[in-house]
Amino acid sequence: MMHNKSKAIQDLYPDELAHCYGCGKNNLDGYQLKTYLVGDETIAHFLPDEKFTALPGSVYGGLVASLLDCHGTGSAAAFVCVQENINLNEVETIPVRCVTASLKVDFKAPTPMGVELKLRGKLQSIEGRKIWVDMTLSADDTICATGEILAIKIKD
Ligand SMILES: CCCCCCCC/C=C\CCCCCCCC(=O)SCCNC(=O)CCNC(=O)[C@H](O)C(C)(C)COP(=O)(O)OP(=O)(O)OC[C@H]1O[C@@H](n2cnc3c(N)ncnc32)[C@H](O)[C@@H]1OP(=O)(O)O
Repeated sequence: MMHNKSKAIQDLYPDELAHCYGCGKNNLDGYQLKTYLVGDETIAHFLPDEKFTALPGSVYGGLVASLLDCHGTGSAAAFVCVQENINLNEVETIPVRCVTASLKVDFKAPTPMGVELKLRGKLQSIEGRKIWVDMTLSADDTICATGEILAIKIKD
């Protein structure tokens, strides 16, 4: 799903850093999650393949966690750019790199198979190199999981 003309955060990672299984655009076997900055929040959509089944009809929790992981690091990088007045529509590659230090996932309801999942991210706070992002993962209008990530901005 496209959002305006803006590129996904992960499509702004330089080629040598675009191999992440969850979100690298150069990993053809991976999920290739795409996170978009929309206003003051981040959005991503993902339709899991049947092979990611937990119980019949529901999505495996490890996939839910990895979607939150990659949406979280992409969101963290985007929120740092906003704070540093970097316009993501005007750069070829994103000049901020974030990795996950900590990820908390709360599973609130079974995540249904066969429904496009929606991830949302909101900045909680930035303190030096530490960025906390709050997330939800929902199916239709049901929040199936919430997540909190602490991402660390990698030193230059
Ligand atoms: C896999 C590494 C890749 C490196 C490549 C970088 C380029 C990335 C570019 C594009 C991204 C594309 C890919 C997206 C990635 C998708 C998401 C993932 O799956 S990421 C993989 C899973 N994560 C890891 O493998 C991190 C392993 N951990 C580390 O490498 C280090 O621990 C790191 C970088 C997270 C922090 O190390 P420090 O040496 O830079 O910094 P310190 O001083 O230890 O921590 C900074 C602050 O954060 C706190 N902190 C660190 N870990 C914490 C934790 N678990 N809980 C609470 N606080 C923590 C510390 O207490 C410190 O706080 P105070 O500044 O003193 O206030």
